[in-house]
Amino acid sequence: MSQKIVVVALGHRALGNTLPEQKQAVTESAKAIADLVELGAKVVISHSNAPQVGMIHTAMNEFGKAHPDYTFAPMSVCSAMSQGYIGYDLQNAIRAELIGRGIYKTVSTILTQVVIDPYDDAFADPEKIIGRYLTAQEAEEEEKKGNFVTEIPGKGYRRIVAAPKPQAIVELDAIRALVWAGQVVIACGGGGIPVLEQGAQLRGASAVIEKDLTSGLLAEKLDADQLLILTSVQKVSLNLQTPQEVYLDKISVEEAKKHMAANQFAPGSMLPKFEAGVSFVEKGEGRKAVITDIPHAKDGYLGKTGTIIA
Ligand SMILES: Nc1ncnc2c1ncn2[C@@H]1O[C@H](COP(=O)(O)OP(=O)(O)O)[C@@H](O)[C@H]1O
Ligand SMILES: NC(=O)OP(=O)(O)O
Repeated sequence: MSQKIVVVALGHRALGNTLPEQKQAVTESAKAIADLVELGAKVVISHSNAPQVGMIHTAMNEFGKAHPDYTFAPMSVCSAMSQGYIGYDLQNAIRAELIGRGIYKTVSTILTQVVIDPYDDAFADPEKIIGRYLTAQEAEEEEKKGNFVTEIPGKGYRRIVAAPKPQAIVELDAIRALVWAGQVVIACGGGGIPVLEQGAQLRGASAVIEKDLTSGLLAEKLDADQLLILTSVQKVSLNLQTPQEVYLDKISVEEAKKHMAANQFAPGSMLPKFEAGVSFVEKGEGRKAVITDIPHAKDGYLGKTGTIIA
Protein backbone atom coordinates (compact mmCIF):
# COMPACT_ATOMS: atom_id res chain seq x y z
CA MET A 1 0.00 0.00 0.00
CA SER A 2 1.46 3.36 -0.99
CA GLN A 3 1.58 5.85 1.85
CA LYS A 4 -0.30 9.09 1.38
CA ILE A 5 1.57 12.37 1.62
CA VAL A 6 -0.17 15.03 3.69
CA VAL A 7 1.02 18.60 4.10
CA VAL A 8 -0.26 19.91 7.44
CA ALA A 9 -0.44 23.70 7.81
CA LEU A 10 -0.48 24.68 11.50
CA GLY A 11 -2.05 28.04 12.41
CA HIS A 12 -1.82 30.32 15.44
CA ARG A 13 -3.64 27.98 17.81
CA ALA A 14 -1.05 25.29 17.22
CA LEU A 15 1.73 27.54 18.50
CA GLY A 16 0.37 30.19 20.91
CA ASN A 17 2.00 33.59 21.20
CA THR A 18 4.65 33.46 23.92
CA LEU A 19 7.42 30.97 24.77
CA PRO A 20 5.43 29.20 27.53
CA GLU A 21 2.27 29.21 25.40
CA GLN A 22 4.16 27.66 22.50
CA LYS A 23 5.72 24.95 24.68
CA GLN A 24 2.21 24.01 25.84
CA ALA A 25 0.44 24.39 22.46
CA VAL A 26 2.89 22.18 20.54
CA THR A 27 2.07 19.22 22.79
CA GLU A 28 -1.52 19.28 21.47
CA SER A 29 -0.29 19.80 17.89
CA ALA A 30 2.12 16.88 18.30
CA LYS A 31 -0.75 14.55 19.22
CA ALA A 32 -2.57 15.50 16.00
CA ILE A 33 0.58 14.89 13.93
CA ALA A 34 1.29 11.58 15.65
CA ASP A 35 -2.29 10.43 14.87
CA LEU A 36 -1.57 10.95 11.16
CA VAL A 37 1.78 9.15 11.37
CA GLU A 38 0.01 6.23 13.11
CA LEU A 39 -2.44 6.10 10.22
CA GLY A 40 0.53 5.57 7.90
CA ALA A 41 0.70 9.04 6.33
CA LYS A 42 3.94 10.67 5.23
CA VAL A 43 3.65 13.98 7.08
CA VAL A 44 5.17 17.34 6.15
CA ILE A 45 4.39 20.24 8.48
CA SER A 46 4.36 23.97 7.80
CA HIS A 47 3.34 26.63 10.28
CA SER A 48 2.41 30.25 11.03
CA ASN A 49 4.95 32.70 12.45
CA ALA A 50 3.54 36.26 12.57
CA PRO A 51 3.47 36.59 16.40
CA GLN A 52 6.87 34.91 16.72
CA VAL A 53 8.64 36.84 13.96
CA GLY A 54 7.24 40.07 15.43
CA MET A 55 8.50 39.16 18.88
CA ILE A 56 11.95 38.27 17.52
CA HIS A 57 12.11 41.45 15.42
CA THR A 58 11.22 43.58 18.45
CA ALA A 59 13.77 41.76 20.61
CA MET A 60 16.56 41.99 18.04
CA ASN A 61 16.00 45.60 17.07
CA GLU A 62 14.84 47.30 20.25
CA PHE A 63 16.24 45.46 23.27
CA GLY A 64 19.38 44.91 21.17
CA LYS A 65 20.04 48.64 21.37
CA ALA A 66 21.11 47.98 24.96
CA HIS A 67 24.53 46.85 23.72
CA PRO A 68 26.70 48.83 21.27
CA ASP A 69 27.96 45.68 19.50
CA TYR A 70 24.46 44.52 18.53
CA THR A 71 23.42 45.43 15.01
CA PHE A 72 20.11 45.70 13.15
CA ALA A 73 18.48 42.35 12.22
CA PRO A 74 16.44 42.43 8.99
CA MET A 75 13.02 40.77 8.75
CA SER A 76 14.42 37.87 6.68
CA VAL A 77 16.93 37.01 9.43
CA CYS A 78 14.12 37.22 12.02
CA SER A 79 12.06 34.92 9.79
CA ALA A 80 14.91 32.38 9.76
CA MET A 81 15.15 32.65 13.56
CA SER A 82 11.40 32.05 13.87
CA GLN A 83 11.71 28.84 11.81
CA GLY A 84 14.47 27.65 14.14
CA TYR A 85 12.65 28.57 17.34
CA ILE A 86 9.29 27.12 16.31
CA GLY A 87 10.81 24.08 14.60
CA TYR A 88 12.87 23.31 17.71
CA ASP A 89 9.78 23.14 19.95
CA LEU A 90 7.63 21.36 17.37
CA GLN A 91 10.13 18.68 16.38
CA ASN A 92 10.87 17.80 20.00
CA ALA A 93 7.17 17.67 20.94
CA ILE A 94 6.40 15.44 17.93
CA ARG A 95 9.44 13.24 18.60
CA ALA A 96 8.38 12.74 22.25
CA GLU A 97 4.76 12.00 21.28
CA LEU A 98 5.88 9.43 18.69
CA ILE A 99 8.28 7.74 21.12
CA GLY A 100 5.43 7.60 23.66
CA ARG A 101 3.49 5.61 21.07
CA GLY A 102 6.43 3.32 20.29
CA ILE A 103 7.21 5.01 16.95
CA TYR A 104 10.85 5.86 16.27
CA LYS A 105 11.23 8.34 13.40
CA THR A 106 13.53 11.26 12.83
CA VAL A 107 11.68 14.57 13.03
CA SER A 108 13.59 17.52 11.63
CA THR A 109 13.16 21.13 10.61
CA ILE A 110 14.45 22.34 7.27
CA LEU A 111 15.39 25.99 7.13
CA THR A 112 13.44 26.88 4.01
CA GLN A 113 13.77 29.85 1.68
CA VAL A 114 11.01 30.83 -0.70
CA VAL A 115 11.61 32.93 -3.79
CA ILE A 116 9.36 35.95 -4.25
CA ASP A 117 8.90 38.44 -7.08
CA PRO A 118 10.46 41.85 -6.31
CA TYR A 119 7.65 43.44 -8.36
CA ASP A 120 4.87 41.67 -6.42
CA ASP A 121 1.93 44.08 -5.91
CA ALA A 122 2.01 43.21 -2.20
CA PHE A 123 4.96 45.58 -1.72
CA ALA A 124 2.66 48.49 -2.55
CA ASP A 125 -0.09 47.23 -0.23
CA PRO A 126 1.43 45.56 2.88
CA GLU A 127 -1.00 43.55 5.02
CA LYS A 128 0.92 41.42 7.57
CA ILE A 129 0.80 43.03 11.02
CA ILE A 130 4.07 42.52 12.87
CA GLY A 131 5.50 43.35 16.30
CA ARG A 132 4.44 45.35 19.31
CA TYR A 133 2.15 48.37 19.53
CA LEU A 134 3.86 51.66 18.76
CA THR A 135 3.07 55.18 19.95
CA ALA A 136 2.12 57.82 17.37
CA GLN A 137 5.66 59.24 17.59
CA GLU A 138 7.28 55.83 17.11
CA ALA A 139 4.95 55.16 14.18
CA GLU A 140 6.04 58.44 12.58
CA GLU A 141 9.70 57.47 13.02
CA GLU A 142 9.06 54.09 11.36
CA GLU A 143 7.42 55.84 8.40
CA LYS A 144 10.39 58.19 8.07
CA LYS A 145 12.61 55.07 7.76
CA GLY A 146 10.42 53.91 4.86
CA ASN A 147 8.47 51.32 6.85
CA PHE A 148 4.68 50.98 6.80
CA VAL A 149 2.46 51.20 9.90
CA THR A 150 -1.25 50.76 10.48
CA GLU A 151 -3.43 52.28 13.21
CA ILE A 152 -5.33 49.84 15.42
CA PRO A 153 -8.19 51.97 16.81
CA GLY A 154 -7.92 52.57 20.54
CA LYS A 155 -4.66 50.61 20.84
CA GLY A 156 -1.98 52.43 18.88
CA TYR A 157 0.01 51.57 15.78
CA ARG A 158 1.77 48.46 14.50
CA ARG A 159 4.17 47.77 11.66
CA ILE A 160 2.84 46.07 8.56
CA VAL A 161 4.95 44.27 5.99
CA ALA A 162 4.24 42.92 2.54
CA ALA A 163 2.97 39.36 2.05
CA PRO A 164 4.22 38.58 -1.48
CA LYS A 165 3.14 35.39 -3.24
CA PRO A 166 5.46 32.38 -2.96
CA GLN A 167 7.01 31.54 -6.35
CA ALA A 168 9.44 28.67 -5.67
CA ILE A 169 10.71 26.66 -2.69
CA VAL A 170 14.51 26.65 -2.71
CA GLU A 171 15.05 23.55 -0.52
CA LEU A 172 12.26 21.51 -2.14
CA ASP A 173 14.54 18.59 -3.10
CA ALA A 174 15.79 18.24 0.47
CA ILE A 175 12.22 18.22 1.80
CA ARG A 176 11.19 15.61 -0.80
CA ALA A 177 14.17 13.38 0.02
CA LEU A 178 13.32 13.29 3.73
CA VAL A 179 9.62 12.71 3.07
CA TRP A 180 10.39 9.78 0.81
CA ALA A 181 12.82 8.44 3.42
CA GLY A 182 9.79 8.18 5.73
CA GLN A 183 10.85 10.98 8.05
CA VAL A 184 8.62 13.65 9.55
CA VAL A 185 9.61 17.03 8.16
CA ILE A 186 8.86 20.58 9.28
CA ALA A 187 9.45 22.97 6.37
CA CYS A 188 8.40 26.30 4.88
CA GLY A 189 7.78 27.68 8.38
CA GLY A 190 6.15 31.10 8.39
CA GLY A 191 5.61 30.76 4.65
CA GLY A 192 9.38 30.42 4.16
CA ILE A 193 12.17 32.97 4.46
CA PRO A 194 11.37 35.40 1.63
CA VAL A 195 14.28 35.74 -0.79
CA LEU A 196 14.98 37.49 -4.07
CA GLU A 197 17.10 35.74 -6.67
CA GLN A 198 20.06 37.85 -7.77
CA GLY A 199 22.22 35.66 -10.00
CA ALA A 200 23.67 32.96 -7.77
CA GLN A 201 22.78 34.96 -4.65
CA LEU A 202 19.60 34.80 -2.62
CA ARG A 203 18.90 38.11 -0.92
CA GLY A 204 16.52 38.26 2.06
CA ALA A 205 13.46 40.45 1.58
CA SER A 206 11.57 42.54 4.13
CA ALA A 207 8.33 40.59 3.96
CA VAL A 208 6.37 37.74 5.56
CA ILE A 209 4.85 35.24 3.14
CA GLU A 210 1.33 33.91 3.82
CA LYS A 211 1.96 30.43 5.20
CA ASP A 212 -1.23 28.94 3.71
CA LEU A 213 -0.14 29.89 0.19
CA THR A 214 3.32 28.39 0.65
CA SER A 215 1.75 25.26 2.18
CA GLY A 216 -0.42 24.91 -0.94
CA LEU A 217 2.63 25.34 -3.19
CA LEU A 218 4.56 22.77 -1.13
CA ALA A 219 1.67 20.27 -1.35
CA GLU A 220 1.48 20.83 -5.10
CA LYS A 221 5.24 20.40 -5.66
CA LEU A 222 5.39 17.25 -3.50
CA ASP A 223 2.35 15.94 -5.38
CA ALA A 224 0.74 15.39 -2.00
CA ASP A 225 -2.60 13.65 -1.59
CA GLN A 226 -3.94 16.09 0.96
CA LEU A 227 -3.46 19.63 2.23
CA LEU A 228 -4.72 19.64 5.83
CA ILE A 229 -5.07 23.18 7.18
CA LEU A 230 -5.43 23.15 10.97
CA THR A 231 -6.86 26.43 12.20
CA SER A 232 -9.19 27.48 15.03
CA VAL A 233 -12.57 26.39 13.59
CA GLN A 234 -13.84 22.85 12.98
CA LYS A 235 -15.61 23.95 9.81
CA VAL A 236 -15.64 27.11 7.73
CA SER A 237 -18.83 29.17 7.73
CA LEU A 238 -20.82 31.00 5.14
CA ASN A 239 -22.33 34.26 6.41
CA LEU A 240 -20.03 34.16 9.45
CA GLN A 241 -21.50 35.61 12.67
CA THR A 242 -24.91 36.37 11.15
CA PRO A 243 -28.28 34.67 11.76
CA GLN A 244 -27.78 33.02 8.34
CA GLU A 245 -24.48 31.35 9.33
CA VAL A 246 -24.12 27.81 7.95
CA TYR A 247 -21.16 25.41 8.01
CA LEU A 248 -19.52 24.21 4.84
CA ASP A 249 -18.98 20.44 4.58
CA LYS A 250 -17.74 18.92 1.33
CA ILE A 251 -17.61 21.34 -1.61
CA SER A 252 -16.24 21.34 -5.14
CA VAL A 253 -13.58 23.69 -6.47
CA GLU A 254 -16.31 25.54 -8.40
CA GLU A 255 -18.40 26.04 -5.24
CA ALA A 256 -15.32 27.22 -3.34
CA LYS A 257 -14.54 29.74 -6.09
CA LYS A 258 -18.14 31.00 -6.02
CA HIS A 259 -17.97 31.63 -2.25
CA MET A 260 -14.58 33.32 -2.60
CA ALA A 261 -15.97 35.63 -5.28
CA ALA A 262 -18.87 36.47 -2.95
CA ASN A 263 -16.37 37.69 -0.29
CA GLN A 264 -17.36 35.02 2.22
CA PHE A 265 -13.83 34.64 3.57
CA ALA A 266 -11.75 37.29 5.31
CA PRO A 267 -8.53 38.33 3.50
CA GLY A 268 -5.41 37.47 5.49
CA SER A 269 -7.17 34.73 7.49
CA MET A 270 -9.69 32.39 5.78
CA LEU A 271 -9.31 33.57 2.18
CA PRO A 272 -5.68 32.39 1.72
CA LYS A 273 -6.70 28.95 3.01
CA PHE A 274 -9.24 28.73 0.20
CA GLU A 275 -6.83 30.14 -2.38
CA ALA A 276 -4.27 27.50 -1.35
CA GLY A 277 -6.82 24.68 -1.22
CA VAL A 278 -8.42 25.48 -4.57
CA SER A 279 -5.09 25.89 -6.37
CA PHE A 280 -3.75 22.60 -4.94
CA VAL A 281 -6.88 20.57 -5.71
CA GLU A 282 -7.45 21.84 -9.23
CA LYS A 283 -3.84 21.16 -10.33
CA GLY A 284 -3.93 17.38 -9.72
CA GLU A 285 -6.10 14.28 -9.74
CA GLY A 286 -7.70 12.86 -6.59
CA ARG A 287 -6.43 15.60 -4.30
CA LYS A 288 -8.32 17.14 -1.40
CA ALA A 289 -7.87 20.13 0.87
CA VAL A 290 -9.36 20.00 4.36
CA ILE A 291 -9.81 22.91 6.77
CA THR A 292 -10.51 21.99 10.39
CA ASP A 293 -9.13 22.48 13.90
CA ILE A 294 -6.45 20.55 15.78
CA PRO A 295 -8.77 18.36 17.90
CA HIS A 296 -10.40 17.14 14.66
CA ALA A 297 -7.18 16.65 12.66
CA LYS A 298 -7.50 12.86 12.47
CA ASP A 299 -11.19 12.91 11.54
CA GLY A 300 -10.52 15.70 9.05
CA TYR A 301 -7.72 13.68 7.44
CA LEU A 302 -10.10 10.71 7.20
CA GLY A 303 -12.79 12.88 5.58
CA LYS A 304 -15.19 12.62 8.54
CA THR A 305 -15.33 16.32 9.43
CA GLY A 306 -14.01 19.74 8.46
CA THR A 307 -14.62 21.73 5.32
CA ILE A 308 -13.40 19.60 2.44
CA ILE A 309 -12.56 20.92 -1.03
CA ALA A 310 -12.35 18.02 -3.47
N1 LIG B 1 -15.91 32.29 6.66
C1 LIG B 1 -15.25 32.01 7.77
N2 LIG B 1 -15.53 30.90 8.48
C2 LIG B 1 -14.85 30.62 9.61
N3 LIG B 1 -13.88 31.39 10.11
C3 LIG B 1 -13.56 32.52 9.46
C4 LIG B 1 -14.22 32.88 8.26
N4 LIG B 1 -13.70 34.03 7.82
C5 LIG B 1 -12.76 34.39 8.71
N5 LIG B 1 -12.66 33.48 9.69
C6 LIG B 1 -11.73 33.64 10.80
O1 LIG B 1 -10.50 33.08 10.42
C7 LIG B 1 -9.86 32.60 11.59
C8 LIG B 1 -8.71 31.72 11.17
O2 LIG B 1 -7.74 32.54 10.60
P1 LIG B 1 -6.32 32.75 11.26
O3 LIG B 1 -6.44 32.78 12.76
O4 LIG B 1 -5.65 33.87 10.59
O5 LIG B 1 -5.65 31.42 10.77
P2 LIG B 1 -4.56 30.45 11.36
O6 LIG B 1 -5.29 29.43 12.16
O7 LIG B 1 -3.96 29.87 10.13
O8 LIG B 1 -3.57 31.22 12.16
C9 LIG B 1 -10.99 31.94 12.34
O9 LIG B 1 -10.72 31.83 13.73
C10 LIG B 1 -12.13 32.91 12.09
O10 LIG B 1 -12.21 33.88 13.10
N1 LIG C 1 3.56 33.65 7.86
C1 LIG C 1 2.27 33.60 8.23
O1 LIG C 1 1.35 33.46 7.42
O2 LIG C 1 2.05 33.74 9.58
P1 LIG C 1 0.64 33.95 10.29
O3 LIG C 1 -0.21 32.77 9.91
O4 LIG C 1 0.99 33.94 11.75
O5 LIG C 1 0.07 35.23 9.82
